[in-house]
Amino acid sequence: MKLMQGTEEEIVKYLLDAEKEKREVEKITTKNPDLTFEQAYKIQQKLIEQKEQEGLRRIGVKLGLTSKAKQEMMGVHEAIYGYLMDDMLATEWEPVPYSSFIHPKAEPEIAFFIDEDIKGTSVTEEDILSVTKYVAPAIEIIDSRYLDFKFTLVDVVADNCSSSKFIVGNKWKYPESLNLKEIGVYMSKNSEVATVGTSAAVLGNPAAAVAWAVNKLGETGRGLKKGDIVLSGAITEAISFQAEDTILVDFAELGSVSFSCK
Ligand SMILES: O=C(O)C/C=C/C(=O)C(=O)O
Repeated sequence: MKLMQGTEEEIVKYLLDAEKEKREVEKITTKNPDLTFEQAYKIQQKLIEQKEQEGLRRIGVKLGLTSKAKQEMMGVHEAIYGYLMDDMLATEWEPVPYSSFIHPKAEPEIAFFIDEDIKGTSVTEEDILSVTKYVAPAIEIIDSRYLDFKFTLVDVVADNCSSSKFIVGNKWKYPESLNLKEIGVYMSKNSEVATVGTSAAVLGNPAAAVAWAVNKLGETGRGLKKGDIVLSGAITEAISFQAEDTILVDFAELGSVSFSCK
């Protein structure tokens, strides 16, 4: 399909400028209604390469739309993936400036720490568990560059799946010490419970979601590398927050993680 709005490079610049300038933009399918999934991943790839040229480093992968609830909401049957860059990692002890966002939302996720390269197209959740050193509680902050957080699946893929920041808790556990399918979680804002869920919401088991991502990456000869962090996808719906808010996510057995916004 020929792009109506410009070249892939122009779309990358359009999305990166919106991210840098913290402003919402019209979704790219408005001018490119026939944009395909393959083209959207190609644009995402170029966007990540551009970030690398600007000095950032890939540190892992994130999954999106892994929960049935979120897939149904979007009318899709497939998850999506994007990349985590080193400037996305925020810490629990340093408030995150609200000025670094457009209209952020927080999601509770389980992070996987990968200890061996893994690649292929028939990778199973058992394979994932065998290369995972630790799992940890995490919060992903998503911040779509699109107006009102509204987009189609191809728009969000091109926009690196709304990736913005993430925070990992300091309690890391061996995956074999937990039943990853049944970890209850709640997320609170300013000490009031906002969402509750269980890890089974993520494709039945967050390890299955990571396997899905590896198989998808495998279709184009890519995979995960030793040292990668993988965010396995939101367990509950995302919640909006503002400056001065504190978000806390508490997982049964896995512990908690929080951040404050200033
Ligand atoms: O909802 C979005 O903006 C797309 C990203 C989704 C996720 O990160 C997720 O579902 O975990």
